[in-house]
Amino acid sequence: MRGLDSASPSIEDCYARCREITAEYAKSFYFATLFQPQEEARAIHALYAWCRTLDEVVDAAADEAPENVQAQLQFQRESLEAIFSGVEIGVAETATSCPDVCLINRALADTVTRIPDMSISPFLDMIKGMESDTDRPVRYEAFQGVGGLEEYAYRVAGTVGLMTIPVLGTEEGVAFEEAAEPGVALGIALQLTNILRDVGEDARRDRIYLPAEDLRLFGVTEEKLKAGGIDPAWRLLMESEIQLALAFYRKAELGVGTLAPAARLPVQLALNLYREILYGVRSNGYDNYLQRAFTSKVRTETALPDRTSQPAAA
Ligand SMILES: CC(C)=CCC/C(C)=C/CC/C(C)=C/CC/C(C)=C/COP(=O)(O)OP(=O)(O)O
Repeated sequence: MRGLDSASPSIEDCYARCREITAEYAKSFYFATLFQPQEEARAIHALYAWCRTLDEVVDAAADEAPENVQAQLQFQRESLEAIFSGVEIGVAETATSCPDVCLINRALADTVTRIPDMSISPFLDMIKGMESDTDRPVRYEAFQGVGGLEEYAYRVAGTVGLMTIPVLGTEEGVAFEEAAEPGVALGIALQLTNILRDVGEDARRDRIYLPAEDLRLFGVTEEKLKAGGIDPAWRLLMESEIQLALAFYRKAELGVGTLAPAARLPVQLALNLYREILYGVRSNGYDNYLQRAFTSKVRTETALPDRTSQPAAA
């Protein structure tokens, strides 16, 4: 790389850091990339590490001055503009003490030059989504429309579909645009699943993602939601939200064939695994307050019930 002395991290070092971050925070995801060609795997690691950086900014937001959070997100925006306009980035900061964010941005810049069809818009949209997660308290009036939950789910997860499709590749003769809609649908489905799985934990942190109009429709008050009362109204609300998420899974599933053949199996497996969480919520009698460990850890990670951490009621 032009302008870098021998003590500076090489592009391999940058990708290696992204790989370490992926391996540390997303074990099953990392495992899937072990079966990909090296260039594809590296690109996925760079994308994951970039998204993770934003996640960390937002997670730290509760303890930080809002101006700091804004400044970090603005820095990421400006870095993206540089990356996508082909400006070589990170040279000035590339000392041996280069912070992770600089390594990650350099890996992303390299990925962007190698993979056709990568566009800046999903990255910028994700920043907008993360920004809304720093607003307190988290509330959505409706699912659809401007400021709705669907828009948020697109921004924080649907965008990942748009970022990864160019890396995974499409079936011969299939344009990126054809895969984009089902790809976004999968991201939204996964995000809605997370929201349903974590509903109790989030409510206790005053993050209510379920649209207020749905709560009203089923007669579930915020107080009841926070207290975790499982009654017929709650079960009906949950079933209705599960149906909505399943509709996104169906849309995604219909589009799996638009992907390059090698990408179909891992994507279908991820889809099945996450959809199982919803079936798990159903078979728990919609008790997604106490049974989070059951629905997430057991079904998606270890496949073995950790009976020691099960609540007595389970
Ligand atoms: C179907 C077609 C045509 C393409 C697929 C395109 C892809 C890969 C879409 C999926 C995008 C994706 C992986 C979105 C991330 C969504 C999400 C909510 C991930 C969960 O993140 P964490 O919150 O870290 O999860 P856990 O809490 O479960 O560990």
